[in-house]
Amino acid sequence: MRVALAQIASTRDIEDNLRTCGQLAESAAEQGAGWVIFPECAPFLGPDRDKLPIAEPLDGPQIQTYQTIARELGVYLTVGSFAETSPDPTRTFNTQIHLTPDGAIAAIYRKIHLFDAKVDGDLTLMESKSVMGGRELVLTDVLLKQEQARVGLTICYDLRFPEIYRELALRGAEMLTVPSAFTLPTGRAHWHTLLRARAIENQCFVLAPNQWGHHYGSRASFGNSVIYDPWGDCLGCLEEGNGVVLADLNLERQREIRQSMPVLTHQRLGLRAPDADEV
Ligand SMILES: O=C(O)CNC(=O)[C@H](CS)NC(=O)CCC(=O)C(=O)O
Repeated sequence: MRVALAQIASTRDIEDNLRTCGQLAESAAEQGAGWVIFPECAPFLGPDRDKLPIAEPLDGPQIQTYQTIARELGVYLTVGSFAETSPDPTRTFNTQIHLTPDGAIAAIYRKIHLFDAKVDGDLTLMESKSVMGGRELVLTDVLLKQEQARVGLTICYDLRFPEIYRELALRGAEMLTVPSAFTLPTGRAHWHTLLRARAIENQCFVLAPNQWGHHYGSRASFGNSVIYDPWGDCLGCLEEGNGVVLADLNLERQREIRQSMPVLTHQRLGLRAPDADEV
């Protein structure tokens, strides 16, 4: 199946971001992609204090726009994340939405791990102040040209927590989405290594569209939207600029890899310290 990652540099201008998303989705569909995945915060990327006022429920105008794009182009469309209103009036959810080609919402994943970290000298991000963490792992399906794949959904900083990827793989995931707004300094240091490890250890396709360029203040993202296959090979990467990364995902090759080296069945959990007389 042919998939596309869309790389953008989102700002506080929702209308402009949505227009760019529409153009990139159109370009991906013209090139034969049946599934287009956008980065974290595709419709809006701004400072914490600006998030709450633009937060919307699932049936708000932002998601409606993506539903229209999916329907018009007849593609699966994954909105990496948007600011969803939460039960806490002081915080939003950071929510990924998976849409089917008829525009229906097939899956909703709320980011679990929140990025509270000092990035470098002048940039500290405290995501938990403005975002309420999710508590559920979410899987969904893509069916393209009679090929079906099970997909596990994650977001950005989740990438640093391998246990949820293993859990998704054990629950049947063959592909993992990691839409991100990975920062420039941490991206340079860790992005490709972590993604490639998640792909190899779980024998999954890893689909990771990232924000790139400058957003506001000193906030910049690493770009390098990339697709790794279950062997760890890079199927396509866009270092910078708005654009799409296309790849044909070979599910048959994945089955061969999993058959010849069945790591997911070799896992040994619950090991105990040996008894004294066994040593
Ligand atoms: O805050 C927003 O508006 C949108 N959310 C994000 O951009 C999130 C939380 S600040 N970014 C990350 O998780 C980057 C993780 C990262 O860069 C790393 O793990 O190194």
